[in-house]
Amino acid sequence: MSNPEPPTNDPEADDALYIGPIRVRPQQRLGKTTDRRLLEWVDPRDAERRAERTMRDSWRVLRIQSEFVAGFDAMSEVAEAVTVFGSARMKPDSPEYALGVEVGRALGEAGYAVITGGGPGAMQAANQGAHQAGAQSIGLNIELPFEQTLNPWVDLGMNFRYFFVRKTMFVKYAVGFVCLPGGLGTLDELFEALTLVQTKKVVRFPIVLVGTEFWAGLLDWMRDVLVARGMIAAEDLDLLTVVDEPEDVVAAIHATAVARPSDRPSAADGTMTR
Ligand SMILES: C/C(=C\CNc1ncnc2c1ncn2[C@@H]1O[C@H](COP(=O)(O)O)[C@@H](O)[C@H]1O)CO
Repeated sequence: MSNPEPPTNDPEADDALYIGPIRVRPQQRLGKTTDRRLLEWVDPRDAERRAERTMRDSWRVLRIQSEFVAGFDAMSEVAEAVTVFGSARMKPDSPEYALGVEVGRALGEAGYAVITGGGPGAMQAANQGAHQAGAQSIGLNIELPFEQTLNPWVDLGMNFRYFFVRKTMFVKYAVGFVCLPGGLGTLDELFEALTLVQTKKVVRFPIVLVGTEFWAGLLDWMRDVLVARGMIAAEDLDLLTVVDEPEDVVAAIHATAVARPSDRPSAADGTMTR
């Protein structure tokens, strides 16, 4: 087994905020994230601010474009990957974190690269398991209004300015999603995936929820309210698989995913695993 200690982190990174790929020291900070500036409301009656917005937004398109280009370049060698979501607040000494590590490890041992949001908690747990299994451990971080670095178990990492660019990468390079217990961010990622599958924007895309007890209330509500009131079809619930064991996560991904690592002709074909 590989070294259980995380790879050494940059000791000077503690106070580092990343604006996209750029590291900014506290005294240089503008106070607003790129997403917030993009989404900020401008009073259309204020002609000067409107004109300013028009000019800024046109330039912004180039920055968005360049973020897609950088993301596509960084991810182009990734083979079969599974994206793992889950709470940023999960404590490293909790049973949920230990399960997250085992999920990342099981996916890694099955030959999948593991993609996460690159942050702390469940993301770090899944990256740790993948790294320790010798699989590719990928972290796609997001610019936040407070200091944040990639967790130390990420081998291939990127920092995004734009939420929607990062979300594209989560889906585009994965053959399935796994959701560990989480809060609003995890629910957002889960429901976006469900919508993409329901509307057939992606096909043969397993979505696996880990933790029957944690997810039971949500699933009950979806059945008792959403299905009962005709807001979703009963079959939509079949898009979700709920499991408790790491090996069942792998089995559920294998059962539906468009490709498995074992389908790969040979490791000598240049396809990157780590
Ligand atoms: C709140 C804390 C850290 C925030 N850091 C994050 N870094 C990267 N990705 C994140 C972060 N917070 C949320 N995400 C994304 O949403 C999911 C988790 O959200 P939840 O609300 O905690 O469930 C996760 O999958 C990420 O993609 C603590 O220091």
